[in-house]
Amino acid sequence: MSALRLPGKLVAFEGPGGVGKTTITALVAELLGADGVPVHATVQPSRSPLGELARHGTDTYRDMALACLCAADRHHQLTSEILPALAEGKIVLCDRYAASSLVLQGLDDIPLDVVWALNHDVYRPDLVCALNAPPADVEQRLRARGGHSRFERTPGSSFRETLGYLAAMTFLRDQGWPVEMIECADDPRATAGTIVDLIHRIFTESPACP
Ligand SMILES: Nc1ncnc2c1ncn2[C@@H]1O[C@H](COP(=O)(O)OP(=O)(O)OP(=O)(O)O)[C@@H](O)[C@H]1O
Ligand SMILES: Cc1cn([C@H]2C[C@H](O)[C@@H](COP(=O)(O)O)O2)c(=O)[nH]c1=O
Repeated sequence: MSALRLPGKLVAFEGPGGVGKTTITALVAELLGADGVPVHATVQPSRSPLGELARHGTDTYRDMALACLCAADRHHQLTSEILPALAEGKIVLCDRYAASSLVLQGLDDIPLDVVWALNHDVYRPDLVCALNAPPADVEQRLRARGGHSRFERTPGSSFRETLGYLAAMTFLRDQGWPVEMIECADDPRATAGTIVDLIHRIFTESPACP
């Protein structure tokens, strides 16, 4: 699957829990939509039964079981939802993608090469937006909002995840994935605007990926 490039563009939003992935994905979708760009916004784990099992099951499923569940959901969602949208020429905005597995399953002590192998040949995004913010700020927001998962409910998760994403981004760059570090502003609209400018610039300058 990895050699195949489709007319649409896949943009992944990654970063520690609470950094603002969901907020910013929604704002970018809104802004691109207002520019008349055909957008499909989605999330991982997916909204399928398999995805919901992973999303709400982090207390029950751990280690290799959770790693396999998340990878299976990603492969299925690519086939059933993401690749068809890319084939139609849409910009697909994905709240979490493979880096989330490298980091979160890494926190369950699954070696990076094992997680990468489970994600074998997943579609390479056209852009990975690695959202970053001071971990102390993210931790504070997370505690105010409440953790969504076993990972986020563990004190100090923002610090561990921040380091994990920095390492994952280095790894993904080495695999040829296009990663942009995005320092999140206090106002998520400002960050979304920066990303929309980036998307217009990158995709207008190189409309087709080899
Ligand atoms: N730039 C920002 N500055 C301040 N607060 C923000 C910012 N972005 C998002 N928030 C707030 O922080 C909280 C977490 O945001 P959000 O749910 O978008 O993060 P997330 O990265 O998707 O989290 P998770 O990984 O848990 O799904 C929300 O209450 C949101 O309103
Ligand atoms: C994509 C992905 C997700 N998870 C887990 C972690 C959380 O429980 C949910 C995501 O929920 P959130 O609202 O986005 O925080 O799924 C995982 O363990 N591995 C993954 O690759």
